[in-house]
Order: sequence, then C-alpha cells, then structure tokens
Amino acid sequence: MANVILITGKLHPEAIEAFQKDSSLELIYKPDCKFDQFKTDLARAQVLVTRSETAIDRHLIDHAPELKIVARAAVGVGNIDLDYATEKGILVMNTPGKNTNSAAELTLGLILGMLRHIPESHNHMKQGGWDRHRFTGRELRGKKVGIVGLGNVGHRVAKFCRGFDAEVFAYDPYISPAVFQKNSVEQVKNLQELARRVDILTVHVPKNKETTGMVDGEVLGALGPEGYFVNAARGGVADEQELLKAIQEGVIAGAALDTFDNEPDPLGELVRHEKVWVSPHIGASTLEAQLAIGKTVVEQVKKALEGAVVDYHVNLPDIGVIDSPVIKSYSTLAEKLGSMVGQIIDFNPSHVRFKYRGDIAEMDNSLIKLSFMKGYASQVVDGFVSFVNASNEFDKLGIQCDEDADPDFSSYRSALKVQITGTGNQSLTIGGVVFENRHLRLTLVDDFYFEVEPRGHMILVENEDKPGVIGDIGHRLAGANINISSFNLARNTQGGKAMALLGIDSSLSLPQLKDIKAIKYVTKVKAIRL
Ligand SMILES: NC(=O)C1=CN([C@@H]2O[C@H](COP(=O)(O)OP(=O)(O)OC[C@H]3O[C@@H](n4cnc5c(N)ncnc54)[C@H](O)[C@@H]3O)[C@@H](O)[C@H]2O)C=CC1
Ligand SMILES: O=C(O)C(=O)COP(=O)(O)O
Repeated sequence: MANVILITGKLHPEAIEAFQKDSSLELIYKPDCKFDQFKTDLARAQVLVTRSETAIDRHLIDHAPELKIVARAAVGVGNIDLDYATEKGILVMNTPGKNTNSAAELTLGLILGMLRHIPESHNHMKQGGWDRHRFTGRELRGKKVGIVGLGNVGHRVAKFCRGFDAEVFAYDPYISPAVFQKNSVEQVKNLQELARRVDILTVHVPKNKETTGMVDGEVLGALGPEGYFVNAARGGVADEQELLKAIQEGVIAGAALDTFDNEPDPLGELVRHEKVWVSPHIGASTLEAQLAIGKTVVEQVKKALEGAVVDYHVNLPDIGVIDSPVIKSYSTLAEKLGSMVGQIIDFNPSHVRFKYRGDIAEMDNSLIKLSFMKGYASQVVDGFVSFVNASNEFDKLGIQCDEDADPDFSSYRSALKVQITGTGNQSLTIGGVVFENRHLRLTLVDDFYFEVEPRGHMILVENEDKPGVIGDIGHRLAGANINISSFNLARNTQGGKAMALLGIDSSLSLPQLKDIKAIKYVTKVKAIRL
C-alpha cells in the first residue's frame, strides 16, 4: 500500500513532481493551510513535510497516528515538539546548509537596506518623490559587526561583512577558537560584551530555552543609541517587548527583522515603527535555496522510507559508521536477533550484554546495538518503535546494557553474541554471523549451535533428546497442512536437550502451537516471525 505524504509548506515544484512520480507514495499537497484544513489527511499520513507555518506540537502529533517521518524543509526545528516526536518514534529530519547562503544574503540585504534607507527611498519615489537628501545613510565599511552564533549562516554573514571591510566579532560558546580564527572573526566571550563593542548586532542562533529572550533590555542597552539590531534567525531570540521599548526610547538606533515571535501575526507596533525594517520571514525564500531543500527532502524521505539512516536526522541517537557494509549487515542481523529474543524469551530481562567478535569488535557498533533494541522493543512494546525511540523504550523497560569486544576472535571473521539476563539465574544467549555482508545466519541459541537463515515464519522447539520427537513434529505439521521449508537440529549433550529450528511456509495458529507443545518430551515451543 502506498505511503501517504502530506506536504503543508510550499515546496519547489521539482520536489513535488518527484514525489508525484513515485508510485509508492500518495501525495497530498496543501501548502500554507491551517490545521483544520489538513487534519483529515494528517490522520492517514506516514510522512509530513513542513515549513515554518506548521507547528508540530503535541496536539498535531496526537492527530497523526500513522506518522513515522517529519521532514522540516529548512533548518529551524524550534516549532517541533522533539521530545514528544521522539517518544512516539517519529523520525525528524531537516535540511541544514541548504538555505544558508539565502539567509546570509538576506541578512546583508536587511543591514544595507536599513543603513541606506533603501525601502523608504523606494516607497518615496514610487509615490512621485525625489528628495535626495532625506535618505542620507551610513556605510557598512568600517563598522563593527557582532555575530551571535557562528554556525552556517553566521560565518557566511561574517564573510560577507568582511567583504564590505567591516570588522567582525562573534559570540558562540559552542565552537572552538579555531573556527573564529578560520573565519577571521574576533571571539568575544559574552553577549553583553559583544553588544557593547559593536555597531550592528546580528543573531544567527537556533531558538531554544537558552536563546529565547537572550537579547534583552540590557543587551540592547549595551548596543547603545548608535547601534542596530538584526534578526533573521528566529523571533523571540530578542524579547520583542523590550526591543520595541528600546527602539521607542532611542536606546538603540533601529532594527531589521525577518523573523518574529508570533508569525504570521507579529507585534504590530514593532512592525510599523519607522526605525524597524521588516520582511515576512523570507530568509530561505530563493529559488536556489528552495531547489536545494526540495532535492534534499526528496532524497531523505526516500532513504527514511527504505529504512536507511538519513543524513540530516534531528532526533536519532548518535550512530557512527553508517556507511560500512559490515555494520549495516550486522545491524540487520541484530534487529532480527532482537526480534527473535522478544518472541522467545520467557522472563523479564534486566541486563543485555553485547559481545562483538572479530572485525566488528574494532568498529563503532552503536547502530548494531540500536538495531537489536529496535527489534526487541518492537515485539514487547505497545506502539510504534523505530531507531528514534528504541533506546528510550529500552530504558523504560529498565534494561541495562553493556558491551564487550574481542577483536582476536578467530572462529569467524566477525560474530555477534547477545547475552540477556533477568533477575535470578534466568538467561538467554543468542548469536549470529553474516557471510559476505549479505548472508545472515543465526548460529547460537543458548548452548545450541546452528547455521540458520533467520527469516520468515519459524518454530523453535526444545525437547528432551529422545527418539521420535522429530517424527511427531513433522507429523503434526503435516496434519495441519503446514509445509516445512527447513529443519535444523542441535543438541547440547547426547541424551540431554535438543533444539530444533524449523522454517515453515505459513504461520501457526494457537491451537496448532499447543498441539506441538503436547508432544511427549517437548519442553518449549515458540512461533517466530522474522
Ligand atoms: N530567516 C530564515 O528564513 C532563516 C532562518 N534560519 C535560522 O537561522 C539560525 C541559524 O541557522 P544555521 O546557521 O543554519 O544554524 P547552525 O546550527 O549552523 O548555527 C547555529 C549556531 O548557533 C550557535 N549557538 C547555539 N546556541 C548559542 C548560544 N546560546 N549563544 C551563542 N551561540 C549559540 C551554535 O553553536 C551554532 O554555531 C537558525 O535559527 C535557523 O532556524 C536559517 C535559515 C533561514
Ligand atoms: O531554515 C529556517 O530555519 C527557516 O527559517 C526557513 O523557514 P521556512 O522554511 O522558510 O519557513
């Protein structure tokens, strides 16, 4: 069945066309609509693509029971309830870097427009005026520009300002001094100090708890009556009431704003003030940026739907070495092992130990571990489990994990073994290997050794090692008209215990399962679907 993709923000036509052409998707394109206008579609959507108009809050997520992927067709994810999306296993991704230049150029446009009164002179002339002396402005050359947040947009703004022969200073506590040096920017250790030293203060930080209201009355006071403030990042980074007051009282000379607290209905007094130059959040609105964003969204959504790890994920745990075919194949195996454990385990696990052997012991195994968690939690947790929430679900189940690695292992090139223990002496061990990065094999269940492909419908039967049991199993399956596709048998000691792993062509009903359990000497039967 086709996945429903709902797009609630304006996307580049090439991206829309690419989604339309994809027969595995049902596209619903409702740009710039209010929640009520897309609510019904949302209830069916697996994928939601948005721009800043759509707040992905708890309310929206609660109306999206099928939602697996949110693609923010831009950078800022401040309008997304990431914690709740993560709890629900919804993958959130964005498109960093794709609108960087667009936002940086607009920032320069705002600065120059403000310093040279370009919008007012334009309006004046459109109204028939020719007063050349009314619009005498200031040059950017030789001014001191203070950048808050020297990330993608920040450092490009720095570069452009240097091109205008401005002096550039920046405050960003999260990057190394080397980045300041590389961008020929003088590092300033706090925001107040930066505001005090510069003529133009421009913010390029994400909006979060730490940055909301970071530009307050005191910072604006430090900027001073000759100083200008610029915000093409996020409304609310500057406290808008304090900003308005500072402008009204001449505490600063003016402000240029592309982003506002309450879009699309910003504070009217602020927008209308003659010392405030505004644009309606158009930082990313260039054909070039939208094309790059559109292409990225199409690629990323495709990858995510294929189950591949996407490049620009926002709420996945840190996963290393995702390009390694070895790690990828062992992750597929680990997910199957986790799923199998979830289906056969008879106790509540409290501890899981991952044992990496051979080549994989020297690699970053975070994806393998996460895959096992996903496989296991998908079986035991009510609700959707993905790479996004698998680790959280494991925590909620109260399962501790640790790892041990032995690169000198010699039996196979690589091998994965997982030991699960519960309270008391309960334990279950499962292991597997992958040949040529493609052939997955389950090699171990407790002390029984196999070489079984873990796929499709399977039955695990444990019994006392007595004659006749295998015949009985075959007989009862034949009676139920269930075809056996593979039969693998192992025993620990002669006359001890035996375990059979059978591949079957169709699923087993509960009465059929009970019927096999009733066979003499059979101690355990589990139906498995991988
Ligand atoms: N107006 C528009 O249409 C657009 C707005 N944006 C917004 O611009 C902002 C910057 O975007 P990017 O440069 O792409 O993001 P980025 O993630 O590359 O850079 C953000 C920088 O802010 C720094 N930072 C974080 N917290 C800070 C704090 N408390 N104090 C100082 N620095 C801090 C980070 O270390 C990082 O270097 C974001 O809010 C983004 O949403 C981006 C593109 C278009
Ligand atoms: O990238 C960002 O953070 C932006 O602000 C751009 O947002 P938009 O997609 O234009 O609504």
